[in-house]
Amino acid sequence: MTAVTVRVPAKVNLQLAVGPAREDGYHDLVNVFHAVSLFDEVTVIAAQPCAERGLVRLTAEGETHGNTAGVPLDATNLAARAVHRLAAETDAGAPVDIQLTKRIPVAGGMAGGSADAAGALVACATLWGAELGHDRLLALAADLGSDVAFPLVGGTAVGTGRGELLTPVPSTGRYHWVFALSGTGLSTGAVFGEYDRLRPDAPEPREDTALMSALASGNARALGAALRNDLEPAALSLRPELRSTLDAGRDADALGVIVSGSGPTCAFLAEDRAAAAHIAAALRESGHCERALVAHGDVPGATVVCQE
Ligand SMILES: C[C@@](CO)(OP(=O)(O)O)[C@H](O)COP(=O)(O)OP(=O)(O)OC[C@H]1O[C@@H](n2ccc(N)nc2=O)[C@H](O)[C@@H]1O
Ligand SMILES: Nc1ncnc2c1ncn2[C@@H]1O[C@H](COP(=O)(O)OP(=O)(O)O)[C@@H](O)[C@H]1O
Repeated sequence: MTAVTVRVPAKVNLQLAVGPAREDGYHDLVNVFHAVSLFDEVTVIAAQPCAERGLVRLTAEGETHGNTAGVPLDATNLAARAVHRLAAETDAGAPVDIQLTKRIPVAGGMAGGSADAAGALVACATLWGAELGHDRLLALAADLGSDVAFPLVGGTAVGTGRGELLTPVPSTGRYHWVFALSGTGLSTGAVFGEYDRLRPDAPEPREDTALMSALASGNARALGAALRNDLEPAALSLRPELRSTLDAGRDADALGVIVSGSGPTCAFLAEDRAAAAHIAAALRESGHCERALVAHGDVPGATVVCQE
């Protein structure tokens, strides 16, 4: 085998309940992840070992919307970090070229970097024939970032701890979404910092039973009413113009309207595929977003789509 390509999904958070800051600077969460059909692709290609190059060389292209500004191409890229960690963990590492095809918005609150890390783990484990159990892979992912384990499993799942301890949620519905993208991202750390400023008395996070019953019944209207994101006021405080984006989706009769994770991407739940197309058109026409993309959820996690 000389090359492996893995397709890996973005996420939206259906509930993001955020507790007070912990001593390690992180926050305990109840984070209901939902994988949606905006995918990055991670290809790893076996490279000849030679003195001048290290373990990883990386390139990135943005296939659908020139989406690579802000993506580091050095060892700090999360996909490169994932490959280094996997090599250290398994002793199976050999030089690779990584090609990222970015479709998930960068620094958009949809976990694109985490998705690439998860994709790189699966692609390199496959290329190297590394016999890593599922639990070890999940632990390695969790160590790389709070959001990295989820795109390995996909679907819908509750993340506790700092978001990395996953329990799958059986989900019966197919949900139609619109994502309004911003031209510039928001830093996750800055949004949590603003949350601490706005909510110095944050309570311990709790799972929302209305959201869980909506997911169990597959009722999109109930799901729309139950969407909650504790980080939304912080994202709006740092980026007040997002209010107009959310209002434009509300005016187009979205069932639910929410900032995705730490933002600035805004997510709109639609009744069906036609309603999603209508909301996306209204958002584009409003001028209150850079782009509006239609997607559905949930979808599976990291999947090998090509091996040569
Ligand atoms: C907010 C969420 C919601 O799913 O995602 P995004 O909206 O960024 O995609 C996640 O919690 C982001 O996860 P991830 O992007 O992996 O964050 P990490 O690399 O682990 O941490 C980046 C920074 O975010 C803050 N952080 C993150 C997770 C957490 N539970 N508490 C935190 O306080 C910390 O300041 C940390 O230094
Ligand atoms: N593979 C990657 N793709 C995108 N961003 C990356 C990647 N690796 C590292 N980063 C860095 O991580 C930051 C957060 O990126 P991303 O995961 O796209 O957003 P978010 O944390 O909002 O979901 C970016 O601003 C960038 O500096």
